[in-house]
Amino acid sequence: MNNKTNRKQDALDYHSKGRPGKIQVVPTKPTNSQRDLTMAYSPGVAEPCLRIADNVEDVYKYTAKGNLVAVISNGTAVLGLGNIGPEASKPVMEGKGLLFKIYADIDVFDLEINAKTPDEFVAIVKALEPTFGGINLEDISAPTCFEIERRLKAEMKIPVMHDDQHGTAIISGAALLNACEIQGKKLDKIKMVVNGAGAAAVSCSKMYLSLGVKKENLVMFDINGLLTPDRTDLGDIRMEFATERKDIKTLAEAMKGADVFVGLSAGNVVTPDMLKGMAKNPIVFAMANPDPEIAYDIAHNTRKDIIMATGRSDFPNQVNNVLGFPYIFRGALDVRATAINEEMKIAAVKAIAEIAKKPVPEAVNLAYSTTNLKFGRDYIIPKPMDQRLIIEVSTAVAKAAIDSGVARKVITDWDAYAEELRTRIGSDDKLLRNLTNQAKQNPKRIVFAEADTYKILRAAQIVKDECIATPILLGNVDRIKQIMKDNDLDLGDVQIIDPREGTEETEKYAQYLYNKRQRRGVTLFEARKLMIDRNYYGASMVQFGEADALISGLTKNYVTTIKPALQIIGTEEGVSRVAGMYMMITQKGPVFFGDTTVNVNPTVQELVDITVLIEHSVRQFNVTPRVGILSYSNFGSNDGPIPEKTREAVRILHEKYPDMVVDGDMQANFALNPELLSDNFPFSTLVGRPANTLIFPNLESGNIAYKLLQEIGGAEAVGPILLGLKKPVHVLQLGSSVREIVNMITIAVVNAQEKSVAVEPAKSVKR
Ligand SMILES: NC(=O)C1=CN([C@@H]2O[C@H](COP(=O)(O)OP(=O)(O)OC[C@H]3O[C@@H](n4cnc5c(N)ncnc54)[C@H](OP(=O)(O)O)[C@@H]3O)[C@@H](O)[C@H]2O)C=CC1
Ligand SMILES: CC(=O)C(=O)O
Ligand SMILES: [Mg+2]
Repeated sequence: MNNKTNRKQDALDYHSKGRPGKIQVVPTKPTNSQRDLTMAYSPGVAEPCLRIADNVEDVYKYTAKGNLVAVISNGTAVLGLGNIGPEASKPVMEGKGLLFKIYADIDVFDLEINAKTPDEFVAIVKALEPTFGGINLEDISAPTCFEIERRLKAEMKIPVMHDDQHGTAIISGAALLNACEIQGKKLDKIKMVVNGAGAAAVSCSKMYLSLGVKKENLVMFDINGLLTPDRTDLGDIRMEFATERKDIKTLAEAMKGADVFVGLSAGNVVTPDMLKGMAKNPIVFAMANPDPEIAYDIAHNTRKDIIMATGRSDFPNQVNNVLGFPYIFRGALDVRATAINEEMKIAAVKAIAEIAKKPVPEAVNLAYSTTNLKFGRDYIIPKPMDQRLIIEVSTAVAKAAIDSGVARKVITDWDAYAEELRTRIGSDDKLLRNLTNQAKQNPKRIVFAEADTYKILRAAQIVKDECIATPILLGNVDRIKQIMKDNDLDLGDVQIIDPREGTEETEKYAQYLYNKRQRRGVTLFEARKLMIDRNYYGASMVQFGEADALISGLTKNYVTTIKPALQIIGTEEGVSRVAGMYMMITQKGPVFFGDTTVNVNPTVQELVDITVLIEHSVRQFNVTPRVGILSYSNFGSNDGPIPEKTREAVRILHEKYPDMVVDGDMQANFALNPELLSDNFPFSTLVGRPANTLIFPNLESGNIAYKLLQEIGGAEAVGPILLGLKKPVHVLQLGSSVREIVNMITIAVVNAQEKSVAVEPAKSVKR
């Protein structure tokens, strides 16, 4: 099998393997008991029915209507595959449903209907109004689609949008604005050729005119050729785009000297020769799906000065309505808009265009396995996986709906709305965001021991750009500068120090180390030698206040990295050991895990010390700790070294720290499930709310638990946060990602800020 055949088979397998298709219906309420079912269905369900019967608006309160969109097609213009019928359109409609869900948390029923005439179609869709919060029409051929949409918009009170028309117009409008900016073209001067005169082409062209393109500069073709006033087969809507020009007949002639080509027709209808005839710095949007009017690579090989976009996800510049419809409907549903009007569409165009000009979040680079997405010829519009889209576009659409008077619900707290949008797509890393904001209020100097690696430099660039920290780089100066140059990084006048070269401070640091370790076998000669090691040098900088925190460990093992910090900085007053903690960002909020990095098999007293250290540190993140000390038993239900150790640690903690909310020995599910805990152990000090801090009885259980949660549970692990040192030093996990490093730097900055402001630990009582 060649590659193409392979891909076709893969696509068929993707759809047929396991449960056929791509979607399913998932209950959102508990259905575990008889009681649940009496509420979900008869008799309980009668109550919301009666409320809605009394007040029809209550349908939004008691049912899924407000978040439910119908994706409806009759299969007459499915992608560029033509009139293949409603059944054959179902994979596309299920796909649209999937995209609505993953990008904007909108639930979709896809409806493929046998309705060819506008009358049939309109009658069916109108009758569905009670069920849905919005109607997304899809892949209905022109000109029928125009009449269907016009009538439904006029006759329904929920938003109706034909995605191929307006979704495509919005995203390609945004792309056109940016492409013209990059190519130095003015919208009111560009000469444009549009191939296709169907649903998408007509609507996109109307959008371009409203953005400034001149009608006399736009020519349009359908399958029969150029649209001209003498044609009798066009109808009113297409006739609007008939040209008076007499000098052209064919597509090739029209392309000569054109600045922009827009294809919304069929695959492979444009030739390299046609591109060669276009003006300097041409813009080509070949948007037919699945095959563009001209293949991406061919276009690129033909013209080096081109901006080339297609509707496909496997090339740069995917101009596809997926960037629009999820967020447009999200905004419209959230203000219960009665329509999607011009104001809302223009707001979406501008929001999408603006996102592309801002620095690209690392998560997006990572999602697309690239390091340097930057506004330019290969990045004219945001990528579909960019989570800024939901925030920026839905907010812009919702605001425009309110301002233009079509909203039935008004949003006033836009910060809270942005928060709600983030939660919807599962990026509710609120704690992390708060920490970032806290870090920005008083950025600290962070010294990086491994600055000669791309990931550290990229993270340093991010924290510098976002004003989270001032980086100090340790390593070979030439090498660091070369990596920055190769990767287009610009850290301005960043301080770069090579400890191997020796500095004015080296002798001071060596003397200090010698004084501290001379009775532990370190000679002055050795101390001087150790100072060429970047971990020793970095820890000394922190000790002497020449940096506020040290970050290391990306390329070395934990012990090698932590040793210099322990020798030079040492542990906090009254703290006998260090411990490591992870902040796990889960769907249910942050949970702190410890000790996950340092103490292999702590004794009872060590477990007590670790708990006190972690409890104290959780407070520093403005979280009130509720600590579960974990075991495989619950409150004495099992014997064995681990239950006994954890039980004894809890006894000591209860006695010595009566204010600390801590309990155990307990299994993880009891610590995290308040109902389970109160039903079975109502005496526990943790009853009421779940634990947010979990102490593990040994290193293996802690390490295994956090990695499982990360890999299977989809939690983000922030850490390991090293606790117990006098000054902040943080040791990265071997091979951490840029995002993980940035998170760690943020924690280090907050940590450095906190070191100057003592946080009250849980009070101990004297025995
Ligand atoms: N990237 C994106 O986001 C989107 C891409 N599209 C793509 O755009 C294309 C059109 O979709 P849509 O408007 O919904 O469909 P329609 O059926 O409404 O329109 C298709 C149009 O293309 C014309 N056409 C077909 N073949 C040719 C050809 N060889 N030369 C010139 N014109 C031709 C048809 O002409 P005639 O009227 O004479 O039949 C018709 O005007 C599809 O490939 C679709 O996948 C659509 C929406 C979004
Ligand atoms: C993307 C889309 O909607 C289409 O090609 O029809
Ligand atoms: Mg479509």
